[in-house]
Amino acid sequence: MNLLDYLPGVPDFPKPGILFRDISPLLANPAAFKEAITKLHDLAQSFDYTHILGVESRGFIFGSALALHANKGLIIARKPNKLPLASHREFYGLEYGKDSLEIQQSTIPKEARVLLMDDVLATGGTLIAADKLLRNAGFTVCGAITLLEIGALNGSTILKENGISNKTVLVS
Ligand SMILES: O=P(O)(O)OC[C@H]1O[C@H](OP(=O)(O)OP(=O)(O)O)[C@H](O)[C@@H]1O
Ligand SMILES: Nc1ncnc2[nH]cnc12
Repeated sequence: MNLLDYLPGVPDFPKPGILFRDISPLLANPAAFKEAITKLHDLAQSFDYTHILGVESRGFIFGSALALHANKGLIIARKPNKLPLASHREFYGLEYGKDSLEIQQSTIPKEARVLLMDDVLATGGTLIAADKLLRNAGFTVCGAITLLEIGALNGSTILKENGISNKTVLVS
């Protein structure tokens, strides 16, 4: 099965010039979704982690499925003003805009060894912000895994330059 067949590119969404990879067909196909989680689990096994950090919102879908599959805890990084006990916020740019993420330090176990997880790696802005959030709050980050890297944007190299060890299932 070629998982890229289930991640079709939609031109000019959400802005002109962006080829947006839509995860909806993959999620709607149980065999494709299962294969995606199995492959993410294979990548995750090379990291010594206790918790997965899922980034709102698509990172929640894959992060929660992987956490259950791998028997790990799930931590969430949310878009602003969603977490009742938010303690840290980080602003960042991504392929098609700007945003910020928050975590709540008090509800994350102090000894957590966190593996960052997201569906798409484009510029790397989102995962770098997630990494900063956790490190600024005193947590250990093991690395990052993603389902799909947009190769032309060199996100993997940018993550490495920021000290984040990254593995991805697919590159397009
Ligand atoms: O590598 P980057 O350039 O940072 O881009 C990757 C991010 O962009 C998408 O999230 P988006 O902010 O669109 O939110 P969503 O998950 O709610 O759709 C995607 O799910 C990643 O989180
Ligand atoms: N090209 C893209 N497709 C889907 N999600 C994205 N997030 C950032 N860039 C993206």
